[in-house]
Amino acid sequence: MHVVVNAAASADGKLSTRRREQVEISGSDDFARVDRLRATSDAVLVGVGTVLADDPHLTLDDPSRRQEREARGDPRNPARVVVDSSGRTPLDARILDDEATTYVVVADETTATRKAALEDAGAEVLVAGDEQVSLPEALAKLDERGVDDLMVEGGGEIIYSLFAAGLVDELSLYVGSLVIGGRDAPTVADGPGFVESFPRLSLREVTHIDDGVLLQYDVMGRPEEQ
Ligand SMILES: NC(=O)c1ccc[n+]([C@@H]2O[C@H](COP(=O)([O-])OP(=O)(O)OC[C@H]3O[C@@H](n4cnc5c(N)ncnc54)[C@H](O)[C@@H]3O)[C@@H](O)[C@H]2O)c1
Ligand SMILES: Nc1nc(=O)c(N)c(NC[C@H](O)[C@H](O)[C@H](O)COP(=O)(O)O)[nH]1
Repeated sequence: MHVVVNAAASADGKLSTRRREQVEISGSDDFARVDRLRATSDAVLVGVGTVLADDPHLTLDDPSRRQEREARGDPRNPARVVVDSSGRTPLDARILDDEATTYVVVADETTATRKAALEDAGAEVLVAGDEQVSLPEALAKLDERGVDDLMVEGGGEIIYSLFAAGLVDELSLYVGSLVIGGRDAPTVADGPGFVESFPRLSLREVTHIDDGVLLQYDVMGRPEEQ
């Protein structure tokens, strides 16, 4: 499986404000690029924090891209994936509508009642890990279901965990021309942070888009893993 993390950050590296409300960091050209990237992915993954904060839909905006996917025998939208250890995805979340297959990946501790409620609301529930979702197991289950190209759209906790597990192949980071600030505002990679061995990136391309810059990196891995 090939995993691309895509995120939009302010010049100071924040994904949103301390209130965790969505901020328009990029502009229309970058949103069109994100739509193109979604169109070439088999699934789009977010953490439940992003579902609770943004209630994203994660489908394709451009109808011609849906038609192109259908013409080549793919579902019209990529599948949607929520990493959600205890099944906190709201039953009326937009990602649970019938526009695409939605996998909610929970940990074993999630009750059977909650799993059944998520399934009734339209999710396909996958179990990976005991107390917290095990990302290697989750991605292996998605792989079994035909997900070869996975796009990750945040947020900061899930992005950190994917880097920590050595599961990221590429990072596409749009850096917008604004400062958000705030020690409690989410950044591109949160979690506990790395202290000795850091994932190393190789900068492949720099593109000026809207009023900001897109940085495209290949992930080289953490030093002891190379
Ligand atoms: N600018 C952007 O590109 C962008 C994209 C997505 C989200 N956001 C912003 O990011 C914020 C949400 O990010 P976040 O970091 O709070 O949430 P997140 O989306 O990273 O979800 C994190 C949650 O996932 C669950 N989880 C389950 N298994 C996990 C694991 N193995 N590792 C880590 N988490 C696991 C936990 O409940 C955790 O709290 C919001 O403010 C949203 O607006 C911005
Ligand atoms: N490219 C980009 N520029 C931004 O300025 C910004 N705030 C995001 N944020 C991404 C985040 O993942 C959003 O939740 C989804 O972009 C919402 O997706 P929908 O439109 O609901 O499908 N992404």
